[in-house]
Amino acid sequence: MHSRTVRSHTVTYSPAYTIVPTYECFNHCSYCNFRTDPGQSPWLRLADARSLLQQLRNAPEPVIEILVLSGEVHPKSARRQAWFEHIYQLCELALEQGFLPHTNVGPLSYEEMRQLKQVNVSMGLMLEQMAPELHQTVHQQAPSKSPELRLEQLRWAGELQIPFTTGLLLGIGETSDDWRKSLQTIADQQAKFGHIQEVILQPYSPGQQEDWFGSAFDLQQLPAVVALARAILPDTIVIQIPPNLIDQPALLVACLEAGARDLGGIGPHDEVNPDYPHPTIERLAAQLHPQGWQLKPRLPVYSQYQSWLPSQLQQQIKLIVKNSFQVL
Ligand SMILES: O=c1nc2n(C[C@H](O)[C@H](O)[C@H](O)CO)c3cc(O)ccc3cc-2c(=O)[nH]1
Ligand SMILES: C[C@H]1O[C@@H](n2cnc3c(N)ncnc32)[C@H](O)[C@@H]1O
Ligand code: MET
Ligand code: SF4
Repeated sequence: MHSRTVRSHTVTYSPAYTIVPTYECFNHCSYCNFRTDPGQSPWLRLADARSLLQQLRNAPEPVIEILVLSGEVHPKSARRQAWFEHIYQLCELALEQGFLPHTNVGPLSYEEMRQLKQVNVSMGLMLEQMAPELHQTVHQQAPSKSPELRLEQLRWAGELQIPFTTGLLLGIGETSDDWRKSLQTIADQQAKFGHIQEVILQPYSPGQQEDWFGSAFDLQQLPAVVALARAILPDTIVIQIPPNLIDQPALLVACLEAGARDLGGIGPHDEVNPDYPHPTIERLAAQLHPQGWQLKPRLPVYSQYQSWLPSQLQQQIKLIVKNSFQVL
C-alpha cells in the first residue's frame, strides 16, 4: 500500500467565555472599542453573572475559562475598592460554578494582585509596546499604558508566582525596533521569574466604537513578527495569535509555520474586538486539519505552573479535568 508521512502538529486554544465587570474606564486609548466614560456603564450585577454562568454550564460548546476583562477605575478613586471587590467576587462566583478564572483588568497594586491570585489560575496584562513615544499619540490620555507601570506588573506577577499572559499590540505607531525591544523586555522578565506562559501578538484591528479609526495592522507582516518573537523569546513561552483578527486561513497557517502554537480564548463573542466574531471550532479545525494542524483545547493554566496555585485551585483543576475528559 502506498504510504506517506503525514505531518501533524498541535495548536491549542482555551474554550472561554468573557465576562465584563464594567466597561467604564478612566483611560482613553484611541484604539479602544470597549470603554465608556466613568459612571456610564452599570456594573455587571452578581445575580446576573450567576445566572449567566449557570447557563454556560449547559452551553452546547463546553467552556472552561472565564476571562474577566474590565475597564478601569482610577487607583486613587474612592470607588476603586468597590471595583476591586466586585472583580474578586466575580472570580469567586466563576469558581463556584465550576470554571477557571483568568483576570485582565489593567494594572493592579501589589496587594490587589496578591489577593486576586487566590481566585485566578492565571492572570494577564498586555505590555502593548515599550515605546515611550506612544504617550504622545494613542496613549496620550491613558496613564495605565505607561511602559514602566506595565513592566512593574510583569515583575510583581513574577515575584508572586502568578502564571501570566502578556503581549504586544501591533500597528499603533511603533517601529519594528520597538517590537524587538518589547520582546526582549519580556524575555528578560522570563529569565528572572519564569512565570510567562504565553505572549499574544495582537494586530490592531479598527472597530465601530473607537475615536481613532487608524489603519489596521498589515496582516501580511504578522508571520515575520511571529518569527521575530520566536527568535527572541525563550522556548518556555508559547506564542498566541487571535484567529478572529486573521481573516485569511493561509495567513493563519503561515503564522503557525513561523512558530505560533496557540489561538487564545475562543468563545461566542470577542469583547475587545466586537466587530470580529470568532470562527467556530469546527470551522477552524476544518481549515487547519488539511494543512497538518490539529486543534486541541487547553486549560487557562499550563501544567508546569499548577504547583504555584493555592491548593483549593489545584483541587478545582483536578475536578474539572476529570469532568471534562471528553473535552480535554
Ligand atoms: O488569556 C488571555 N487572553 C487574552 N486575550 C485573548 C482572549 O482570550 C480571546 O481572544 C477573546 O478575546 C476571548 O473572548 C486578549 C484578546 C484581545 O483581543 C486583547 C487582549 C487580550 C488579553 C488576554 C489576556 O490577558 N489573557
Ligand atoms: C485588552 C487588550 O486589548 C487590546 N486591544 C484594545 N483595542 C484593540 C483593538 N482595536 N484591536 C486589537 N486589540 C485591541 C489591547 O492590547 C488591550 O491590552
Ligand atoms: N483595561 C485593560 C487594559 O487595557 C483590559 C481591558 S482593555 C479592553 O489593559
Ligand atoms: S484598552 Fe483598556 S485601558 Fe485602554 S481605554 Fe480600553 S478598557 Fe481602558
